[in-house]
Amino acid sequence: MKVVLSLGSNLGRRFTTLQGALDTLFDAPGLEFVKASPVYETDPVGGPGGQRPYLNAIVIAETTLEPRTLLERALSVENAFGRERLERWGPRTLDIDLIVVGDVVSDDPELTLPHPRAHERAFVLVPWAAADPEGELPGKGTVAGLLEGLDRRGVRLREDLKLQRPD
Ligand SMILES: Nc1ncnc2c1ncn2[C@@H]1O[C@H](COP(=O)(O)OP(=O)(O)OP(=O)(O)O)[C@@H](O)[C@H]1O
Ligand SMILES: Nc1nc2c(c(=O)[nH]1)N=C(CO)CN2
Repeated sequence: MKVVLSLGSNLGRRFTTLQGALDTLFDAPGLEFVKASPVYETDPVGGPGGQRPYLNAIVIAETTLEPRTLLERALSVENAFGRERLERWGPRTLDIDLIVVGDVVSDDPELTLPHPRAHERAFVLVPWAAADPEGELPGKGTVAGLLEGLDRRGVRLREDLKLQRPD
């Protein structure tokens, strides 16, 4: 199954954290790296004011794992990179969201698929469109189509930062 993951960081050494998270995510069997998007600097959406901008990227992978197992891996990588859950949408060293897992549809609050806010988030759709121009959000449409209606001003390409294929 194809998997689309969103990585974000707005605390600490943001780019080092994203690259470390990428390496750690793919450090166990069952998840094969396909592609990482460019890195974008993005204005924080939601949460308390005065937060630093995020670095965001999208990662595309193939998996044989169950969605739950993937979520557990994502949460454990967040914890390994010092994620603390203090307030909703508050600043974080690392955020990993499962955007799409194959054609799985779930409204379980523990794991909602596709991610319930992905279709309205330019910080997800802009990098995703760059990595996969044919991308689709099941039930919502193509990434390119969803982007048409969105304000992308808060999402800026960081040409100086490039994620390396996980080692
Ligand atoms: N598609 C999903 N990807 C990641 N976590 C999910 C998903 N659907 C539900 N969750 C649940 O959301 C919980 C809270 O996640 P988190 O604190 O990272 O939310 P958030 O990233 O702050 O906000 P948002 O959900 O708007 O991205 C996780 O523990 C997880 O169980
Ligand atoms: N710019 C930006 N804003 C956010 C982000 C994020 O990754 N980037 N993640 C959030 C919760 O998942 C809430 N707000």
